[in-house]
Amino acid sequence: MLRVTDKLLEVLSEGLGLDRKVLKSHMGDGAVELEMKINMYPPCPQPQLALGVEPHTDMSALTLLVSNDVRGLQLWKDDNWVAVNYLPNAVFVNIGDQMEVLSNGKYKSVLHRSLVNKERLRISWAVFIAPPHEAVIGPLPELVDEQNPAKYSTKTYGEYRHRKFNKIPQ
Ligand SMILES: O=C(O)CCC(=O)C(=O)O
Ligand SMILES: [Fe+2]
Repeated sequence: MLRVTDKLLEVLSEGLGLDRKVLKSHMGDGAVELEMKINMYPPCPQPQLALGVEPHTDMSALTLLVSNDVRGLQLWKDDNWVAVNYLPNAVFVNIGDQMEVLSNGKYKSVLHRSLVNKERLRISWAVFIAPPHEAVIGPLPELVDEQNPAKYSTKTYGEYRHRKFNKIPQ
């Protein structure tokens, strides 16, 4: 997971036109945190009346997601919920809130939700890749100038989490 994370951060830095090491260095360098959450969605007799996970964006910078072969994840794209296909042996990569902030909005934190299934149990394993709580996260200085003002405030990741959990505006 750490090797994949390093590679993704390098590619995403290059995508911003920056040196490969920039995103990692702003995420605490070697201190980047990986947090795993296992979601279990038992079969539901009336799946149209329930959601597995409410629509949300992840607080992390990136989320790596693996699931069993039951579909359920949906992304909000072009004003519609779009189902994510199950792909064997694939890891899904979601952009999270910290990446949107660091990139000053060039990468968008994806709104997503999960549905439940009438017949089958669904399990997903999410690994949230996040800066340490004390890391100060804001738009990368390399991306901000007079023509491109900062679109997000700068604060520690711990402060961001506190605000998001308590529904305080960022
Ligand atoms: O189960 C899924 O596919 C998504 C779960 C999720 O969005 C989350 O745990 O943050
Ligand atoms: Fe999520």
